[in-house]
Amino acid sequence: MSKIPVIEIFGPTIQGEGSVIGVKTMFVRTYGCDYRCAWCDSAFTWDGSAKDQVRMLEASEIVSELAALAAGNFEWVTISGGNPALIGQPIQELADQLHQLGIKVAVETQGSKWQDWFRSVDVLTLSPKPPSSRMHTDWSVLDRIIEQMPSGTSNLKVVVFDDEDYRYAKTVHRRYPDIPFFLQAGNSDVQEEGNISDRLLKKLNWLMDKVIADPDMNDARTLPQLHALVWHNKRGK
Ligand SMILES: C[S@@+](CC[C@H](N)C(=O)[O-])C[C@H]1O[C@@H](n2cnc3c(N)ncnc32)[C@H](O)[C@@H]1O
Ligand SMILES: Nc1nc2[nH]cc(C(=O)O)c2c(=O)[nH]1
Ligand code: SF4
Ligand SMILES: [Mg+2]
Repeated sequence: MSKIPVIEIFGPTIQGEGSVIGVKTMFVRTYGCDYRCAWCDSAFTWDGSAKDQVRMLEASEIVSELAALAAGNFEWVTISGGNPALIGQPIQELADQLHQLGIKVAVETQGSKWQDWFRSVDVLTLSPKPPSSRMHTDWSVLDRIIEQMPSGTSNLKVVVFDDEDYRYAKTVHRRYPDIPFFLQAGNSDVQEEGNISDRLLKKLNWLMDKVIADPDMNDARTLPQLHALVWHNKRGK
């Protein structure tokens, strides 16, 4: 049976982002990413700095670990990374086992790769990357993912740091007008220690002012990273 490279399993915490914001969830974070975003808040999933913490786990071992952490105290598991879309069949097994237990599955990915198991998750968050990340969007891949997903299961979330990112966000929303669209204020210093709420709220305020003035964003939702407002740059929250 093939295994999943896992860098951390934590929770329960509160989903801090996007369409499931505010919901209690466990997190399973996979190791490895095909991107290298300039401002990645989870660079330990790909930069080698935490390589010694990676464990190769079978789906059933992950389910046991989630139960050991919090059996009975969660209904959602969020699979994030890194890019969980780098992994195939073992994540299908994980989603199937969680569903058998009545647990819902949300996934975070940047939309750079398709996996057949996407079709079995409850919420697929696609987060294509704006210019400030220095990554490039393969629109044909993103088109195909959005076409292939069952209706009502995917949403788009674009992180915005500056005006150029905001223009990119508009391009994404215009291309997929029927997919729920979320704007997320960027955290420009993911190393800073201590209380970063004021800095994050300033960026959110800037972003909200743009949305309020912009008729193209009448159906968009503008959000902070709620967990970063509450827990700052703490890992495992
Ligand atoms: C760490 S990524 C992991 C999943 C996947 N690789 C992705 O990017 O969607 C999870 C989410 O955090 C967002 N994110 C990463 N760094 C951020 C930052 N500095 N400020 C705001 N959001 C950030 C990403 O855009 C993505 O939506
Ligand atoms: N609380 C909390 N919510 C999150 N939503 C997406 C996250 C991620 O890193 O993928 C994340 C995270 O790391 N923590
Ligand atoms: S795609 Fe996600 S995990 Fe990968 S570098 Fe970008 S933000 Fe980080
Ligand atoms: Mg995070």
